[in-house]
Amino acid sequence: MSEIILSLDGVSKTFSGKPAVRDLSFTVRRGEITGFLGPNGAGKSTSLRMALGILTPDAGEVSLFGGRPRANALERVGFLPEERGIYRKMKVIDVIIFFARLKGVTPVDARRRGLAMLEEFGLADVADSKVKTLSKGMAQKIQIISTLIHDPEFIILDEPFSGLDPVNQKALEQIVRARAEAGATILFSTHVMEHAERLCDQIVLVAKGRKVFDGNVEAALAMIPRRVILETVSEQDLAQTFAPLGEVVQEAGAADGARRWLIDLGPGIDAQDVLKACVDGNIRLLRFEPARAHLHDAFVHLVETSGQFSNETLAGEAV
Ligand SMILES: Nc1ncnc2c1ncn2[C@@H]1O[C@H](COP(=O)(O)OP(=O)(O)OP(=O)(O)O)[C@@H](O)[C@H]1O
Repeated sequence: MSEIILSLDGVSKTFSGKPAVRDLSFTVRRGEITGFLGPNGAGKSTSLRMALGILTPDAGEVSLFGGRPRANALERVGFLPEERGIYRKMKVIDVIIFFARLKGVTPVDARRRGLAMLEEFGLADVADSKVKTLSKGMAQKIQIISTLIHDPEFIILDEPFSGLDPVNQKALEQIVRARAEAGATILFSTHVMEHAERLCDQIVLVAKGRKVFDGNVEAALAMIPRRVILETVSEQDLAQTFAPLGEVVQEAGAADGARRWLIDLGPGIDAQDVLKACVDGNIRLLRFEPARAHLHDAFVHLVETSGQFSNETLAGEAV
């Protein structure tokens, strides 16, 4: 097992009597990419601030590199806060050099690395522009460069994808992956599941300040019922036939003279059992499709079954 870089153990934080984080425990291991997921207001930013010692927990323990999060530990971290803000009147390259100098990089190295990273991010031509002339997405990329400029061994990014267009989101995914391959440990928060599904070794899901899942993407997907989509060449009601296999829903949209069924498979049932039931029952099929589960579905399922949200809340919040 690789070294634990960060651990939160029973951490809680309340603001004006309102709990933001409740009894939260999780660990981040060296070299892994961990996604910290949850709907708006779930307590992600508060937890990340406590991980870095910016906020002090009301209860519980935080350990960063094996000790309390002190200033010397923070030199080894690159943190992108959720509140974006860089000095608007400065030149882009000077902002980057400024942040690099704060983390102990020499002026010569800071300039060299800054120019190289601007190139990598497709921003070489704005090196001498004032920050205030940049678009929001470009400014965010400058902030990401400033976070990574000292080549930190632990990178913590709070909602790094928000505010970026799809092309730049993809570019950032590649940058995150490349940093991880180069040996960095990465923890990022998001409420967009696709990024987590593509990137993460581990995910920690929180809702209303509490952890509702901790494990890898495969384990999260295994928590949701697998689904088979069927279209049958029959107007016959087959709900009873399929009932022993799981939860059956009939859906509109099938061609005339056909019916479409969604079967959320019960425990121990797999798609082959559904196919066998169709063959045994002499049911003619137009379509048979075991549906691929996505982390989004697991997220909705896990948060719903944690009993802390209504469907309406989630529909507006997830992805
Ligand atoms: N400094 C603060 N003072 C008072 N309440 C706060 C403070 N910071 C956070 N909160 C509250 O704590 C709860 C959790 O907020 P937090 O920003 O940690 O959630 P989040 O998961 O990062 O949400 P989002 O995805 O919307 O950024 C919210 O109800 C928020 O209003």
